[in-house]
This record gives sequence, structure tokens and C-alpha cells, in this order.
Amino acid sequence: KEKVEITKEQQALMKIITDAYNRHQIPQDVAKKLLQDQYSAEENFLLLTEMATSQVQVLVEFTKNIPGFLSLDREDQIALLKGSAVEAMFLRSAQVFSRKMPSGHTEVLEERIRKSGISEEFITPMFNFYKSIGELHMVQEEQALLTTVTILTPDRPYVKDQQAVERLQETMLDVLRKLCVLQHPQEPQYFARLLGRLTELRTLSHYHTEMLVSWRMNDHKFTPLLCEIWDV
Ligand SMILES: O=C(NC1CCCCC1)[C@H](C1CCCCC1)n1c(-c2ccc(CO)cc2)nc2ccccc21
Repeated sequence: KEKVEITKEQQALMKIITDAYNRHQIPQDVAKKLLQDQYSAEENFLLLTEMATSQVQVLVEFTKNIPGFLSLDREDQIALLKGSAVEAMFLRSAQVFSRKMPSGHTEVLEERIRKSGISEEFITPMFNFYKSIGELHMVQEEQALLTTVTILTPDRPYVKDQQAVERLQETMLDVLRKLCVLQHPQEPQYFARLLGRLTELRTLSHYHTEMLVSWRMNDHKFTPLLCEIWDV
């Protein structure tokens, strides 16, 4: 049985990424807001656009701390950010939803999200994804590396030097694979399950534009940054 060992360099890389991931979090907690009050579909939509706008800003700051990211072609950096922003948002949302909360809070949060204005047909796939992420009980290093692997997806639209992105993603996948083996020794399939979530994430993200335009309200307003990042 081959002994899996994380090298000193990989340990340092994981620390840089995890610290950056924890440092670059949304200031105000959307779950707390949703647990406090019930909002109208319009207020919920505004809350979503505010949260998503600030999440894109922290995503940009986070990527600056991914070793090698700033050495990529400048236009490729933009292409990777644009291509992964929605997936990073759903990944973050899943982590917010799956966070340990006092008993009964998760149920209230789920109810508030179900009634937020999202049209029915998207509720099930969205919560299926949130629950499948929750079942993984990821440690924060795994969450940070999974988001990094998602950002470093070589086949995003308009990426020119895919090999350079692939090399970076491989580096992160190697650390993540070892971490999964060490964190979940009883579950040799854990790493494969984790990567399977990325496929589910990509599918969910395909619904995103549809989810926004079908939000139960008229006149959906977006911030300039979201118009850039989301295809709206
Ligand atoms: O604010 C949010 N998510 C932010 C985004 C940036 C990163 C932190 C989380 C929104 C809520 C906004 C207000 C109405 C209720 C949903 N949300 C969603 C969500 C995200 C996008 C869509 C449409 O594409 C639909 C729902 N899932 C959540 C799971 C848990 C807690 C909030 C969650």
C-alpha cells in the first residue's frame, strides 16, 4: 500500500491557499440575514445581487494568492475568473448552507431560500447539490483547494494557454488528492466523489441565468460588475 505523504512545498502551498480563502470571505453573513427576517422576492433578489457582487470582488482578491495565477497571461486570468465566478458562487452558497448551525436553523434557512423568489424547477437540483456538498463534510483546506481547482479549469471559454492552466490545476489536484486520502482514510473513493461534485456544479451553473430571469418579480436589476461576469 503506497504511503501518501504531503511534501513540505505542498504543505506551504495548502497553507497559503487556505489562509487566503479564509481571509477573503464576504463581510456580512447572508445566512444570518435570511434567518432574521422574511424578505419579499424583490428584497431577496437585491440581497442576492449584493452578495454575489461582493463575492466576485473577494474571488478576484483570492485568485491573487493562488501561486502562479498572476504569472498566467493577463487575459487568461480574466477568462478564468469570468468562467468560474458562477460555480464559485454556488460552491460558496453550498458551504454556507452546509455549515453547522443550531438545530432547526438549517430548516428555516432552506424554507427561506425555497420561498425567496427562485422558480420551482430550480429548487430541487440546487438543494440536491447543496446536500451532496454537505454530505462530504469537507475540511476548510479541502474547500479552499476545491474552489482553487474550479477556478483553474483549463477549458473555460477564451483561455489561450490551456497548458499553463492545466499545469497549475494539476499541482492543486495532487495536493487535494493526497489531502483526501489522509483526511478520509476509510473512504478511498472520497477524492473521486469530490471531483464528481464539480460536474454537478457545472450543470447547476448552466441553470443560473435562467434562475435569475425567472425570479418571481419584474424588472431584474443587476450591478455593472454582475453584467460583466454573468451573461445577463
Ligand atoms: O445570497 C445568496 N448566496 C450568496 C452568494 C455569494 C456567496 C455567499 C452566498 C443566495 C440567497 C440570496 C437571497 C435569497 C435566498 C438565496 N443563496 C443561494 C442562491 C444563490 C444563487 C441563486 C441564483 O443563481 C439562487 C440561490 N443559495 C444559498 C445557500 C445558502 C445561503 C444563501 C444562498
